[in-house]
Amino acid sequence: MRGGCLKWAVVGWKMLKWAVTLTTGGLVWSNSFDDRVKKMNIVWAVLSFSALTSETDLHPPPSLSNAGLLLPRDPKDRTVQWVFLGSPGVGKGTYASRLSHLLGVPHIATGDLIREELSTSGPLSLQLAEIVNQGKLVSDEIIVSLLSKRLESGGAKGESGFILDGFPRTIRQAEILDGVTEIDLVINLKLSEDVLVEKCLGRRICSQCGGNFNVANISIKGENGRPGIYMAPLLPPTHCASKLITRSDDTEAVIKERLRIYNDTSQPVEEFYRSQGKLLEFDLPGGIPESWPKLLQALNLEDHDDKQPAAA
Ligand SMILES: Nc1ncnc2c1ncn2[C@@H]1O[C@H](COP(=O)(O)OP(=O)(O)O)[C@@H](O)[C@H]1O
Repeated sequence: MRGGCLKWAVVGWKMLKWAVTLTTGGLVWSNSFDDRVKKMNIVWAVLSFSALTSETDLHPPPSLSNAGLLLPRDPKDRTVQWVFLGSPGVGKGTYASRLSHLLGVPHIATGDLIREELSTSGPLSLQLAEIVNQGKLVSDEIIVSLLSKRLESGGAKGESGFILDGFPRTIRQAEILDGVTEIDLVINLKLSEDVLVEKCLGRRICSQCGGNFNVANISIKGENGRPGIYMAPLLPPTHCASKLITRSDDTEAVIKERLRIYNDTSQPVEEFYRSQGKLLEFDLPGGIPESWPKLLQALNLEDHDDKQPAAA
């Protein structure tokens, strides 16, 4: 009985907030305010409305009205706004990080935002651990809220532009992003599934410096006209070697579930950007020494000073 009252009190509170949001959105609209702000208010209202139906979510709806998602649309007002798509283990983090150093824009990985949240002891962290350790996707509301906070704090530090890695992962996320800013380019990295599983199983992180390494030694012969692929391991320096840990979601069963979910959800996202003429498909020819120069060539970029560490 008490639980029921609490539930209805929460729903009532959310409805009130939703009504206020719609009213605010309407006021902003009638004042012919900036186009981005109008769309942001609509997105916030829609997300707030969907949060009304969620029994488990007792947190406020994601705050898309904050400064974080006030992103400039016009390319002349900002630096690059790129997105990396690709299956778990394909190397999005490595190449996104290298490009972010080269172009001087932040590399924002939603997986890292989740892991930061997991390292805290808040109630959200317990909820997230259960989802992530089953290889499932966290809700659009949670991920948008974490991304929004990250963009807001970056904006406060004067950051401009971004390379997103791991977002958007669903068509709804792609539409939310499209509603608040313009994406210039979407790079879709590809590798065959057998290589992806081996790469995920070989991933290691230094628990001290956070460096990413890979102990897998991949050598797959070409068959039926398909080229073979060779990827040397990315071994850690000696001071990291004794501190390596494996991500809790990099077990074979969880990797396979993540790949299955990725295959189920990625096509509409790819199609969304393909239809906008923004999708660059890139088949990785091998490890970093083979792939990095080819990726730069495909992007019409040059790296005269390639002093980046092998692992991102
Ligand atoms: N955009 C997103 N939407 C939903 N869940 C996400 C998103 N980004 C990351 N996650 C969650 O964080 C986990 C780790 O993400 P990530 O580090 O990008 O791993 P990977 O690409 O190797 O699966 C995912 O399995 C998922 O549970």
